[in-house]
Amino acid sequence: MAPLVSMRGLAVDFDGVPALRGLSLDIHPGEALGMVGESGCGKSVTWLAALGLLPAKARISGSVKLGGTELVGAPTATLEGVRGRKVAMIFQDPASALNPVHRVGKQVEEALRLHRGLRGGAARAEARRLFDQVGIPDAGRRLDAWPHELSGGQNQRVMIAMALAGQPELLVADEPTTALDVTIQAQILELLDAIRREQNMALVLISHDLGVVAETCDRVLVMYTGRVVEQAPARALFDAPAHPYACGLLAALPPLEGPRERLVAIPGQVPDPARMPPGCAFAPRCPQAGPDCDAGVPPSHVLEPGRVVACLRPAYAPRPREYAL
Ligand SMILES: Nc1ncnc2c1ncn2[C@@H]1O[C@H](COP(=O)(O)OP(=O)(O)OP(=O)(O)O)[C@@H](O)[C@H]1O
Repeated sequence: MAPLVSMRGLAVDFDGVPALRGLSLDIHPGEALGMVGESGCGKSVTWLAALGLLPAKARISGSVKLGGTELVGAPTATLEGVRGRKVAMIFQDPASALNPVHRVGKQVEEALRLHRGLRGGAARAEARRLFDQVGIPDAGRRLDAWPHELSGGQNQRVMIAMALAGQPELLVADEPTTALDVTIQAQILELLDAIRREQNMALVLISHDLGVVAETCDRVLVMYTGRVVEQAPARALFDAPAHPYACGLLAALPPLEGPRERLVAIPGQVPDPARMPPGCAFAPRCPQAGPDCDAGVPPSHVLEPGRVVACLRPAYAPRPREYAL
């Protein structure tokens, strides 16, 4: 199956300071991909760069192909045809993404006009169908609500309805549940997962929380200082992370069951992107680092099928293959 998105060596810097250092990935139709990592590791910049939404001072190189169309350096008209129609994004804080002076239904109708040319009664009927689809109760009445009259979870559902208005092939959800309380978080993740399955829409879920992506995604990229340090199937990563940074993220999660244990924070700070260590960027915080880790950026290697790790001393080694005698 041809990938929907194919990125090769995508790199971004701002005033000479690198934010993303050569990201390569494929996303297939209907796939759920998670991107995790601490604040500033380049998760959002990846998609803002792909969609041409970064300020002019950003220097972008590499390639992002969407269904064969190159997006890096593409004319504005090409990018406008992609944004909202082929690729939609939702963000962390629905309250600031919605316009406070327009009723929520009107905002969805506007997205329908822009992306699908629907107007009047047809736009209203489709907005109502979308509200039903995203689980907003009493959809007909709620179309006339103002953003401040709805809860955070309901406003995030409105944002998802707006994102679905253009019938995208890929939805990028950037920390979609971070501003919501825990029970609502789970409902929004279930909703995104259900829509992905119903519509065979690909989903990229950006989060700093490995637990959130492990629940929802097939595959996970763990990012650190603008690079992918581990890429693995979600379950495998959760059961046995290989990169010491992924191990640290997992150890920082509260256990779901059993006695409450002390959470283990990753020591130290993410390095300043303008003053990166000479070798592995994680080495100064890594319990397994040795002198060789400072010699150069560790190359990515395949640990086992589907699992790629950029580390000289991964914590997890694949089981030896069993050979039939
Ligand atoms: N407009 C900008 N101007 C200058 N630097 C920027 C800009 N946008 C992002 N950056 C820098 O790019 C780097 C990556 O940022 P990005 O927002 O992608 O991180 P992130 O992993 O999504 O983190 P967060 O969860 O905080 O959004 C950071 O060092 C950030 O400071």
